[in-house]
Amino acid sequence: MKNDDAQTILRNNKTSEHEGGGEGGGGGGGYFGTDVAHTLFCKPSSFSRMSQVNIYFAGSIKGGRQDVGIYSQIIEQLKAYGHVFTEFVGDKNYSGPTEADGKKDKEIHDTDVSMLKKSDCVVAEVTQPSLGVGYELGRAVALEIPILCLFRPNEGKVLSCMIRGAHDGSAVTVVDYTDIVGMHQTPVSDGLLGLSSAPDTSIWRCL
Ligand SMILES: O=c1[nH]c(=O)n([C@H]2C[C@H](O)[C@@H](COP(=O)(O)O)O2)cc1CO
Repeated sequence: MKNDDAQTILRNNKTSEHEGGGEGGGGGGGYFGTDVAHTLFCKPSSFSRMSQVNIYFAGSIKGGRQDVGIYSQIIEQLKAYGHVFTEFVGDKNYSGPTEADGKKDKEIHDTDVSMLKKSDCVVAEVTQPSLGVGYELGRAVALEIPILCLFRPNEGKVLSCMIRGAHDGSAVTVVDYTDIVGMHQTPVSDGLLGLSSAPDTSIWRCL
């Protein structure tokens, strides 16, 4: 798996479905489909034609930084479509507040919650379990912010029932994927982020 490719898409993803078929289903296998785009970017009419989309990316920090390279690549993709509040989550040199930066836990919490409240969607890489990410997802659900969770089953981990079980293909979408490959703005990433390849349309158009 090449995780160092700067221009990436998620490959071989499959929308999560519980054994026996989850309610609402997840838009079938293959690549990210219009269901995901709809989930993320086609909230009722208030969502149409916004000038800037704010994206909250969530990924493990204190829970373990082994996937930071993947976070960074996902963030790079997301930046093509809007403002990512939490770019530092993909910074390999960041592992939490230090005495030197003087940031207190409360300040971090309050700032993050404030950014979350201003977010139009949340994208979380959930392969590496993290209490903070779980907390952010719970807050986002309460705030009715659409959520996309990305999980890599081939890492030998099992996703929490509270995340996979939250998948409804609407407010919360859980997608299993295998790896990230080097391409940019393909139908896959377009599907993920609702970006139409047609030049005269914007990402806010429902697919
Ligand atoms: O320093 C931090 N800054 C910060 O914004 N967070 C937020 C963003 C991440 O999506 C999430 C990670 O949580 P955790 O550290 O429990 O793995 O919490 C978490 C920490 C460290 O707990």
